[in-house]
Amino acid sequence: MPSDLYIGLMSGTSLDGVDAVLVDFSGSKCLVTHHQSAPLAPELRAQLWALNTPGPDELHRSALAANALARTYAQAVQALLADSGTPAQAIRALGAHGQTVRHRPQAFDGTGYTLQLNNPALLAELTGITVVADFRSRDVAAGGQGAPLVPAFHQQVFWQPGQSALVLNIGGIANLSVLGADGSVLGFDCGPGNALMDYWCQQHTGQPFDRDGAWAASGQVLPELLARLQAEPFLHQPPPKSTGRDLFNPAWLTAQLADMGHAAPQDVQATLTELTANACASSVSSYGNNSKTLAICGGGAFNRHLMQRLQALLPGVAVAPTDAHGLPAQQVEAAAFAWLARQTLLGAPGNLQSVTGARGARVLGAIYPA
Ligand SMILES: Nc1ncnc2c1ncn2[C@@H]1O[C@H](COP(=O)(O)OP(=O)(O)OP(=O)(O)O)[C@@H](O)[C@H]1O
Ligand SMILES: CC(=O)N[C@H]1[C@@H]2OC[C@@H](O2)[C@@H](O)[C@@H]1O[C@H](C)C(=O)O
Repeated sequence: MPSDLYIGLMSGTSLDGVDAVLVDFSGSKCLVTHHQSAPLAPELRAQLWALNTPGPDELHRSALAANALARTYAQAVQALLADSGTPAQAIRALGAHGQTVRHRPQAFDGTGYTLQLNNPALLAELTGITVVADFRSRDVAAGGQGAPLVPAFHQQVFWQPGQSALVLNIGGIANLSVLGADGSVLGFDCGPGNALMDYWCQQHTGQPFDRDGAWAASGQVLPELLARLQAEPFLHQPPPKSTGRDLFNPAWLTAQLADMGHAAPQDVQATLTELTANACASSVSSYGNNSKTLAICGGGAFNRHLMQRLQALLPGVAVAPTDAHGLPAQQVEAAAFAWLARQTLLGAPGNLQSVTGARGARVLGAIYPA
């Protein structure tokens, strides 16, 4: 059977780097054959981080950051092609997510917007490969949240007829997919994933993230702070819902910590980890359909302390990385954007009305031919 190759490119809300995967869809299931992780250059990371909040000369800065991101994507693609010995002409398309710097579906004017910085035209020029980009806008235009988009892919990869399953992505933000035994799919953002923990860790230890959750594990959860954090209305809203750094950002955390008195930094880290674990666990308890398996993907799967807390909060549910279900935790999101690009070229929908709340199924994305 001829190969059916796509590349997925994901740079998520953690702002840690780009995951690039080469995916072959010619078999009955999608097969990730190669994976590259490329860190974001520190200057680009700083630019993107700054662009998450309003500031001067945003249009100019956004355009330059989009160019730099497209170059980073192109380098990851070249590395993937070299590593796999695949010529560019063999790739049907790149699915390039871009970098979310604002996510305000339905805000302000009843339509709202979601903005993923990207330069797909430059990426097509640099690689000679067709690029599919801007996956979220059409769903937002159709009244949806524009996120999460991965639940449809989760169903393709992790669902078996007659069996219910849960897939939890813990990136900067955490999102849950509930795959019903009958083929139904629910999905929504649970709340913060690693974003707040990463920020606090960087501020107090100089490290970009709390490796294995060891620092959090050395602290004590502060019940008063946890209660305050958990009072955030987003956490109690019913789906469909999505969020991002627009809400769970340093200013939000600083406001919650105001007038708390002195708290030891490691205790705050323990509390932020518990916030993430509780947001995920309560989402599973409320909407998880009594499913007994919870597959975890995203970088949070590597946070041992967080995984232990999640398992403790969900007795009776088997919590394990998606690796145990056939796709490594760090590859799932990038593979989803390869799949979404394929859906676009096939003229098939990428969104699920039951997840995003859009008025209907839509073909997502914009195509930049090679
Ligand atoms: N060994 C580890 N220990 C603890 N945390 C880790 C480890 N490895 C990765 N992480 C966490 O995972 C994060 C990266 O996760 P991931 O790549 O899934 O995020 P993302 O793609 O940016 O997120 P999103 O799903 O929000 O788009 C890091 O910022 C860090 O917080
Ligand atoms: C607007 C945006 O970029 N949302 C991301 C973010 O990161 C995790 C969570 O919030 C999820 O809703 C989404 O990403 C995944 C890939 C999604 O669309 O399914």
